[in-house]
Amino acid sequence: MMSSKEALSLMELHAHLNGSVSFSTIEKLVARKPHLNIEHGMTAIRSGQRRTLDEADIPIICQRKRRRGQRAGCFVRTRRRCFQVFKVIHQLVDTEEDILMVAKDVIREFAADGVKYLELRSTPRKEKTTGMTKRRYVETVIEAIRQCKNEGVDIEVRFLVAVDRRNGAEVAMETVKLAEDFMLSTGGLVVGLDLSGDPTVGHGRDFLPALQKAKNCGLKLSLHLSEVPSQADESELLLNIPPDRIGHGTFLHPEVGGSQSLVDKVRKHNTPLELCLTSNVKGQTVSSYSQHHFLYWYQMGHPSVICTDDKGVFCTDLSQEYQLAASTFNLSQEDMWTLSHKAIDCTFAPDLQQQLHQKWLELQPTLFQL
Ligand SMILES: CNc1ncnc2c1ncn2[C@@H]1O[C@H](COP(=O)(O)O)[C@@H](O)[C@H]1O
Ligand SMILES: [Zn+2]
Repeated sequence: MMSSKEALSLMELHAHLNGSVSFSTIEKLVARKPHLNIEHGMTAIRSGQRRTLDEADIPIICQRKRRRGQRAGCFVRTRRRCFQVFKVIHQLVDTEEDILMVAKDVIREFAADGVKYLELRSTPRKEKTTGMTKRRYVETVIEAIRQCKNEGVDIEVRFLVAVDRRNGAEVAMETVKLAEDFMLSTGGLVVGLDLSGDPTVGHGRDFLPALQKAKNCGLKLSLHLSEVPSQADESELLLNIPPDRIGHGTFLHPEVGGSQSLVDKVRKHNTPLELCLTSNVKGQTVSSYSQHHFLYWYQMGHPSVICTDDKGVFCTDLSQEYQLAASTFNLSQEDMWTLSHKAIDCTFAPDLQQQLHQKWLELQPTLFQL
């Protein structure tokens, strides 16, 4: 019998592979590497844990500021805590076998949640100790996608190669070359490039040549933009490329310290936004679900796609994010269907769009019966 979730039809366009690792996969990885002494509390941020996380590790001066209601002083440190979590997960995922298991588990979990089309993104990593190369890293993810397809998992998966801003311009350029090679050799499974990583590190101008090159060779661009308040200049610059989609865009609009000029650029190109509610609330760039910028863009009728970002780290899944959006912003079942349906036009796989539209129409009567 079909479970209610299998009857859903969802589109996931913003999911970082290592941020999407579930509790059960973490347990398997921990069993493979007991010497690391990693517990699950170190790889995920559970509900209500947001404060514990940031209070556990911040200096007294920062806590005082917090009590006086000055959030900004704590901001950078809290974000960095998020990025510490990825370092722990990377320690657990450092061989080709790990990557294969993680990618297959993540794909199956998205499918079980009702996701019919998934764009995964991940930063190729070289691990000296295990002999994993960046090329093998990407090949292994592609292998996982192919194996899931052969096993009949009901989901289409495409891959974006990610550039971590922490690694600088030179590595970014190498990553673009790698992505281009794979775009040409995988028959369309690698569709684009992502710019991500700790937004407080580096400046987007350094990545312009690499991003331009990616765009020129036919890779689609999804860029994390204005994820923190201090990035308006960077966003002005990167929006001129222009990107094909924007990750987060939390601080683009004037009400939160962005500008009308940024909003105008996004609207001029009709650039879709990938919006991740729980990620932003737990990462403390947004103070509560009701304050999320989803409403700003949704009310404007701008293409906005609900995504998970890191379902493992933030203990969520895509159907839950839709439910949260529905309960917070009073969306009907039909509104949710329309949201997920419109996401089809925002994918980087135009060859699949017709087939997905067809699927949505067929499944419409059974959708969102949670
Ligand atoms: C919370 N918001 C976020 N903002 C920016 N970058 C993020 C992110 N969440 C994840 N990443 C990026 O994805 C990597 C983990 O997956 P992969 O090892 O690439 O599969 C992180 O190291 C970071 O570079
Ligand atoms: Zn992200």
